[in-house]
Amino acid sequence: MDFKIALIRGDGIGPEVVGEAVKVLDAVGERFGHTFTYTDVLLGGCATDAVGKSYPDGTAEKCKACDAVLLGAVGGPKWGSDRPAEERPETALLAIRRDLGLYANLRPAALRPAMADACPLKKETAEQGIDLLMVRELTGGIYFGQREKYQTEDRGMECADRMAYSEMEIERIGRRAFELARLRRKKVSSVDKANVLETSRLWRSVMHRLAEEYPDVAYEDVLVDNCAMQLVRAPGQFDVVVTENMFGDILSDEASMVTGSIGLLPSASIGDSAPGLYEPIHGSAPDIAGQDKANPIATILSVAMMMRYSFHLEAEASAIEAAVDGVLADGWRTADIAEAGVTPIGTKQMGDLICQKLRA
Ligand SMILES: NC(=O)C1=CN([C@@H]2O[C@H](COP(=O)(O)OP(=O)(O)OC[C@H]3O[C@@H](n4cnc5c(N)ncnc54)[C@H](O)[C@@H]3O)[C@@H](O)[C@H]2O)C=CC1
Ligand SMILES: CC(C)CC(=O)C(=O)O
Ligand SMILES: [Mg+2]
Repeated sequence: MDFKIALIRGDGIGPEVVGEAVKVLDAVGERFGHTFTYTDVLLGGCATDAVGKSYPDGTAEKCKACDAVLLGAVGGPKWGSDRPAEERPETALLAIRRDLGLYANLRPAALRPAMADACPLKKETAEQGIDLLMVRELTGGIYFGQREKYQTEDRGMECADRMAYSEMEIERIGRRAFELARLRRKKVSSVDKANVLETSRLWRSVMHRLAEEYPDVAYEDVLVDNCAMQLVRAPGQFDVVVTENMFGDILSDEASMVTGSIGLLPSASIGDSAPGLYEPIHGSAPDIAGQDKANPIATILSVAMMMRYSFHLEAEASAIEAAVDGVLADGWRTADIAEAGVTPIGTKQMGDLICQKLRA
């Protein structure tokens, strides 16, 4: 089959990790008889440098002309918060998510078989296994609310960020979570701050209504601060964790470290229509950019999610995951996951080894 993929390489390590993911796509194409054709789409700090704004006109249309989007990462100190909003990479990232209607961000955090030793938790905790799916609401909440900045008479500058959620927004992400739980271990943990926030009280009431529609799925409410603690104490208790935008952003970075490294965790952002967008959960890692040090596995596993969720190619998705697990089982490690005494390999070698496994 033929598939068109938009590539948003982005900034920092983005182009490096996307480069390795493209090699993997080509290897999958060879092995399974598919043709992937690529359209480069400029977005982020690199777009600001090239055309003066981080989200050039026509970006969403270019993506919509493709079957799926692969994104590396955007951002960096060069395009910091002193820049006007239209020049900041993060503005573009939020805009593309909004314009493609990508309200559901699936962030699986699993302790891969060969990575048990990389789990920083107690041995007994790691032995219980970690395999959770964070379902993060992606186009609402505080990241999309009105921003205010004004001078007060007696307290200096004051800023406000509005957090709003509608029943519709909560219901559609909640439904996704329950449907996904039915395909897994049939448990949903809904994370909120209903003891304080009005948005969370609405969130909780909608989730309770949905829980009645899915009696076969176990349901619990978890306050976000407790969830942060439970992720370190006993992450094996979680199956599907559904939460709002900012809580999911923060908790998924935390979950990544529990399973080894942020360099390992992929994500899929999907809406009600194509294309889906696939990206690692990490950012542009300016501290290691351009040094062949970035772990490309998060982006490569995002390609596996693309196969599964956008193209319904389960064998191809599983083959990528098996190749990653095979390379890790052989003991190869990039710097972020190398234990003391292990010589790390670079971004490109990790990509090459995964392609070799795929072709074997
Ligand atoms: N989706 C996106 O494009 C995202 C963009 N960002 C942006 O990225 C920039 C940097 O943000 P940070 O807070 O530093 O977060 P970050 O995720 O880029 O980096 C945090 C730490 O993790 C390490 N790291 C990240 N990815 C790695 C990989 N693949 N392999 C090995 N180590 C890795 C970095 O070296 C750094 O020490 C900011 O401008 C931020 O806004 C942040 C998160 C997501
Ligand atoms: C601009 C931020 C919301 C990006 C981020 O940290 C993420 O999506 O994980
Ligand atoms: Mg984040």
